[in-house]
Amino acid sequence: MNSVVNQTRSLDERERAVLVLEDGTRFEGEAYGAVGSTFGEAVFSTGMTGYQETLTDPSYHKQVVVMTAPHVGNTGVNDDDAESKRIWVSGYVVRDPALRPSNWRSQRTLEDDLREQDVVGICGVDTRALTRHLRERGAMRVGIFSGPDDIEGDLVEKVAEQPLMAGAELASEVSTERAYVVPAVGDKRFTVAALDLGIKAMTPQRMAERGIEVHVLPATSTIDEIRAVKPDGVFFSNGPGDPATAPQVEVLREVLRAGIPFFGICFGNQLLGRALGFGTYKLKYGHRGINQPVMDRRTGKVEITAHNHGFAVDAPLDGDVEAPAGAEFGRVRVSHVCLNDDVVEGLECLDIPAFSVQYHPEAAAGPHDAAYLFDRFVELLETTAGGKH
Ligand SMILES: NC(=O)CC[C@H](N)C(=O)O
Repeated sequence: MNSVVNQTRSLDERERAVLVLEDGTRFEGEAYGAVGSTFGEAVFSTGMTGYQETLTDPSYHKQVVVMTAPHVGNTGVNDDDAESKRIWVSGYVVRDPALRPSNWRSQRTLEDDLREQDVVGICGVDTRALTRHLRERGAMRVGIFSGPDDIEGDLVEKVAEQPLMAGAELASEVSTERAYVVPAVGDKRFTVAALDLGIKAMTPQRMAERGIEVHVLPATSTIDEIRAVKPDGVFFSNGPGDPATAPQVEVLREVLRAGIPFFGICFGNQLLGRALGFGTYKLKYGHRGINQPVMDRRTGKVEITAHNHGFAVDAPLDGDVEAPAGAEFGRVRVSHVCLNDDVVEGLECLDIPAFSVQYHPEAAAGPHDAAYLFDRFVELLETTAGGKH
């Protein structure tokens, strides 16, 4: 049987590994995935399922992901659920890896993929204790070391030499090099230019299912390159790094000035915030998982949503405000808010056709509560179709 052939090594056959945080805290464990050393920002995800989608989400570039779910790898991996062509996390921390994956869709073990793609991980770590530590002290740099040579020397110093996530420009490192088209499913109704800042495969798919032909463009695209596809609307995707250093904000201002309908997700929400003149800031430890409660303030409905963000938009929660960047952008409203901590989860422009959310309506993985946002984008395209842009 497939699942027996794919059996993963048991804990006592593994190399010793150690996880070291920049504050000097150490967790001992065993090597999981590739053996070697790796660095990144330590963040935790509270998703009980969806590890394949998490690992392949380009927003996790340069992050070491800690899973709070104690058992990881149970359903193996397959060729259908990846959200991009490779694993992007820079390291992976699990408590108890499944020894035998069991699922009718499983094609390989998770550890096969981690090793093949040279992703260093660690298992046998009390990931809940590590999560509590990160929650109290905040996200910080981390290293994972396994293998006799890697584990030598002053490991805390090696971790402290690594670049910080604050100030990092990373979208250009994960974006597509060439533009490509995701065709509309059924009759084509609209054309959308989607800037790939780290886009997940399911996102253009959700638009295509609604009759949108999606032109996915590199992160470095200019306003002229965007205009060249004659878009009915523009979309900015999720992506890694600090929104404060993203050069795409200027391009987005041009889009908004031209009155082209705009929808942004996650990094795209942060860039809309900055284009409108709001600040962004780093959260203490961020939101990552598929079980985060958000309220849509337009309807009062609460959705359970998928999140992956370490930064957030600094905009006032009460009342509509003039966009700080200038009168040309009109009034703005915070449309969605996270019920755990009142973090801004969505923005809606009242005078220009633009809105965005901080979370992931494409829901890969995650509950589908927020799928209506793609319908809202279609409605925006319908009401502005034939406009002068
Ligand atoms: N998923 C995303 O788009 C993340 C956006 C940004 N890099 C953050 O961490 O907040």
